[in-house]
Amino acid sequence: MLRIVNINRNVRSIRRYRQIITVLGGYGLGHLLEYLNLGQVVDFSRRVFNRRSPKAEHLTPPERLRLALEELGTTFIKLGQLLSTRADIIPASFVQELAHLQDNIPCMPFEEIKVQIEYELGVPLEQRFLYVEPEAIAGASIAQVHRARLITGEDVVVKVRRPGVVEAVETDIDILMGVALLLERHMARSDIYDPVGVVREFSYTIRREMDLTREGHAIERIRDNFKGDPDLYFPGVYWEATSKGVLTTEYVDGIKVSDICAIEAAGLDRREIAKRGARVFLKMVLEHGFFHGDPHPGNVLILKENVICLLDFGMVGRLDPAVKRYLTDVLVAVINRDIEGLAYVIVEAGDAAETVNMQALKKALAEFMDSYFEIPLKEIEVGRMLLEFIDLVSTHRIKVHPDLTMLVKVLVVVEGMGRKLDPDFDMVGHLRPFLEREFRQQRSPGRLFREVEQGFEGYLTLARNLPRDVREILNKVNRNKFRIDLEHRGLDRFSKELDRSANRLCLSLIIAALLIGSSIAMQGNRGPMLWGLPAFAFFGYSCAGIVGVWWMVAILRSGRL
Ligand SMILES: Nc1ncnc2c1ncn2[C@@H]1O[C@H](COP(=O)(O)OP(=O)(O)OP(=O)(O)O)[C@@H](O)[C@H]1O
Repeated sequence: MLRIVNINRNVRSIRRYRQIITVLGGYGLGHLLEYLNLGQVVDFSRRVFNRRSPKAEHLTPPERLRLALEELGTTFIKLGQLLSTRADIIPASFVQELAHLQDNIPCMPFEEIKVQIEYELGVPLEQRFLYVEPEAIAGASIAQVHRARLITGEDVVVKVRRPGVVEAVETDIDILMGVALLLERHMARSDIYDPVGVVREFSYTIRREMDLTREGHAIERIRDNFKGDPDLYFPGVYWEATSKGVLTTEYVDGIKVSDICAIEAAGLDRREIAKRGARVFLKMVLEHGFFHGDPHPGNVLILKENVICLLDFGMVGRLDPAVKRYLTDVLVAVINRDIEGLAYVIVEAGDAAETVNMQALKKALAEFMDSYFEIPLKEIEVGRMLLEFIDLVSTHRIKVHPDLTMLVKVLVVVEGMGRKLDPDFDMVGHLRPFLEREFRQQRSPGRLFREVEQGFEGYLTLARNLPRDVREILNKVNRNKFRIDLEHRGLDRFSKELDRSANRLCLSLIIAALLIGSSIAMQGNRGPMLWGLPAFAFFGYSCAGIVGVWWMVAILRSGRL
């Protein structure tokens, strides 16, 4: 049974590989291949890759990539969306283009959706719903959304995972991991780009996004974080009509934040909404460290009295305290135009691939700061500035935490909405109280005391365990069981050379053994004779001669004397 499943999966993978190569080829993405330094690896498909189709003729490489990803469907659209948050690993022109990726996958017919809902909930549709509207109100790559009414009378929306999407995504993840491993082997600077890490992060995110119960839990977690806050509203989750493939939430009737005319017509206050939006978002990030990862205008509704309702928690971001601290320190240093402080923060917290050239880094930071010096603080677009900053840091081979890159993309979207609502929107002004509080907290005697206490606890644990650890090591040494695993970085490159030397040594020893053995046999003058010589000695000398001559010829030919 397992074998049949594997065979099916392999057949699916092969078909999908062909499809991917054809689609990328159709968009003439041979340039991408060159860029990734993969030319020699996929030589067999090079011709296909470089065949430029008329539809790609007038497009730029980023446009071609976006269209190819859209054509390849769910996984690649989601991968593109993830890459559009990774200004640290792909060029800015690609980041901008991929931000426009759209999942215009046609909605599934209602018959299939009905079967899927019944399969997921394990009961006929009528046992949970009075009706589900056959026409979807929205459709994206993973799921589509229908309005419905529960048998208890509540108006709801039902988000249904597309049938077959999990299997298709799993096949694509296998393929992507294969490509990432190839890239890791053949791409220059793979330590910075970390393709395997990117695919791992991506598969983790998309698998979570496909599990709709997680989305239900995320709504409830963020609602709990904002308990008692009158500025926000969250749709309720109906767990009895929810499973991994179906999410049922309360229907919320509001105005999309992008619909400025409707907001004004309803007598709502645009500036107040922008102010509340900034506060809510910064609170999620800088206080809770758990934030909505996809707040595009379609997912933000405005209700009566300027209350904001957030929808779609499929993608959430997390910011652990260390990254939060890094972000605060960077922002404080930038706002205070403190180049020394900024360089220190980067090197201290950044994951530098090799020794950082401080001189060059400081020069680049000074130029970066200069470009913002003229701009009044209230006009600075913090998200774009951070994008530039990430680009700068990555150029100096310092890794940036992926959480931070996602946050920056969200920040750009939130700022964009803020400016659309309020032309005088001042993100730095909104940030200031949060940064001051965070900065104070980080340096508060309580926090410092806790850190000292934690450090002290670490030393205590070390001191407590030291005698036992030392005893264990000594025991192993006494029993000759002490082993040290050394990793010889780069030695594998020389392993062929080592093998060859070892073979030569063995061959020399064999020839020497044959010569010595034959000489001894010669002295003995015993056993069968051949042309007046002991046959064993004759045989030994002949073998040594043939092997020796063959070996000499081989060495001379290889030119490695
Ligand atoms: N509880 C709700 N009340 C009212 N409308 C809703 C609700 N949930 C979703 N919608 C509408 O359906 C749209 C799609 O829902 P959602 O964003 O959750 O799905 P999605 O598949 O993740 O789509 P996308 O990836 O485009 O955001 C929303 O943008 C919104 O217009």
